[in-house]
Amino acid sequence: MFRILVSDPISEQGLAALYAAENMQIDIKMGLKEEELCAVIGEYDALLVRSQTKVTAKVLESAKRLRVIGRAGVGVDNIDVETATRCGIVVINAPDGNTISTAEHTFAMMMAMARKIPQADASLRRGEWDRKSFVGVELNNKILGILGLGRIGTEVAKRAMAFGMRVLAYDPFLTESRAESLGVRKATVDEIVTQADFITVHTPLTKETKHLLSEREFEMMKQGVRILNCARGGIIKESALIEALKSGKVAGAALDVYEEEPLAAEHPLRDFQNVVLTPHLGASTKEAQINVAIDVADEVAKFLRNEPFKNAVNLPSLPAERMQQVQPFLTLGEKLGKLAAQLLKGNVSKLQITYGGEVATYEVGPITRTILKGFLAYHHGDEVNYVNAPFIAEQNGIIVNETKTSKAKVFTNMITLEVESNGETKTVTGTLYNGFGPRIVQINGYTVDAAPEGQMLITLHEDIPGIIGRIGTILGNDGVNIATMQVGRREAGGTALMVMGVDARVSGQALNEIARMEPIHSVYLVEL
Ligand SMILES: NC(=O)C1=CN([C@@H]2O[C@H](COP(=O)(O)OP(=O)(O)OC[C@H]3O[C@@H](n4cnc5c(N)ncnc54)[C@H](O)[C@@H]3O)[C@@H](O)[C@H]2O)C=CC1
Ligand SMILES: O=C(O)C(=O)COP(=O)(O)O
Repeated sequence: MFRILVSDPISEQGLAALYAAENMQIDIKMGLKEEELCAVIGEYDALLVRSQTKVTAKVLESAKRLRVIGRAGVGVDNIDVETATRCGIVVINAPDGNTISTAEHTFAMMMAMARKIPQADASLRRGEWDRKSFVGVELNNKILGILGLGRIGTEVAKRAMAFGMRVLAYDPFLTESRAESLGVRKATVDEIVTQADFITVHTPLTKETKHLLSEREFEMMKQGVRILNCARGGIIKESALIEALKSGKVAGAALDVYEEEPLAAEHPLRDFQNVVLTPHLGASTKEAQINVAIDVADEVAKFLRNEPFKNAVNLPSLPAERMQQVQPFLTLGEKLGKLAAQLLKGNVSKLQITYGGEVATYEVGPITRTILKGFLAYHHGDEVNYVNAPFIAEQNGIIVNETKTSKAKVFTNMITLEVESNGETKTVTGTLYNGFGPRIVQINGYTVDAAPEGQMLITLHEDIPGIIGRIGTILGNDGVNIATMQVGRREAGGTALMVMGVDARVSGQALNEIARMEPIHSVYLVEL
């Protein structure tokens, strides 16, 4: 039974699939303070939030059972994603469901600000009939500057063009050809702040975007510019905006988000007549709330059931068809990692992963993660998973290198893991045979062909008659049945590597007996 805690208002209609599932138990506990959340979070496998719940490091450290956090929306700045990653907790968001609602809200805010609709409405409600005070401006022919041309920024741009606005956009990922196909002009931040009549921000809040519009930018803006923020408080420096409103540089602002939420009752922004404020309502439509809840519930359920899911914030996300390509290699990767970990004692400094043949044409990030997971879990136990494996490797000073080559010897695909430790290198190579699944095809340069499963006894020994028979006898006396056997050598009479699949655990005594045999150079008991 998976236990799921919902700690923010999330559409019940969207959660229906979770309620209907047999093995999911959903508890709704809203408005929990940090201490209260810490006290209960230990009981849950999944946590579903919007933007109110602050998922802090303290909460995550109390979340011993938690495997996934689902964010019914886009922004994850209320979640300590770095700590979640370190704890091996997947963070999944629902990035598509509220795009239109937020773009429409931005547009509604722009029009409300341009035509002073909230102010005129308030005046009428006071019993007045004042037509002089609410003269507005047209959007037609005005320049709209958009900072952040992602999902929402793009939808805002389309609507603005329909209203006759000229759009300048800045986004580090905006190419000339995309700008051209959207009908916007690619510009720098400085060009936008100096030329635009309206400026709207649609970026996430990051170290780079914090105070993207600050004193310097307000200084450069046109007299009478109008400013919008329906993305995140803090992208625009509030104190600088307030000064620019006071000086008259900024003729109007429309804000949905704030540096501190909820906005303080006495906050100076509440005093400006030319500022339109909403309490973080961008995603608050029936449609968006159903969409994001359905999306996040579906993704979290898939994650808990070990089915492929796509919107993880702290994992590489691949489109379904590309994930399908790499999926069969994930088991092979994990087995290669596990095998290499058991062949090598001591501090590992470097893992070199080479992808050869067809697999080299795929997006191999997920395979690399499973290799790391397999390798590191041998030493670090259950704390290592697919999410935190790269982090744990880095924390342990292990350099991880990926290379790709079109060559794969006689195979269609080949993955080689080379592990360096104290000047010693061990190499394991695997492939995926159509219909036969993962196979180990080389260990330290010796060719073998073994299914990486269960207990395996691996010996490096002199290639002389009688060795295999003697090992067989020791195992027989130990009551261990040999299931499969493979011997690889470079040349006759040199050294040979033997891989035996065994049906039961070989005792320490039998292992010592084999290790003590004169022609045996090394012996490993490996569990895959
Ligand atoms: N007010 C509300 O209720 C809502 C607010 N949001 C917020 O809106 C923002 C945008 O959301 P989406 O469009 O869905 O995200 P998105 O990820 O599709 O777009 C964000 C864009 O910002 C760009 N960007 C990143 N750093 C930048 C920089 N330094 N300068 C310029 N552009 C930069 C990215 O390249 C990306 O194209 C997010 O902060 C999100 O949390 C989203 C939904 C509802
Ligand atoms: O999706 C986002 O980023 C939002 O800001 C929406 O926040 P909310 O879910 O309405 O608290």
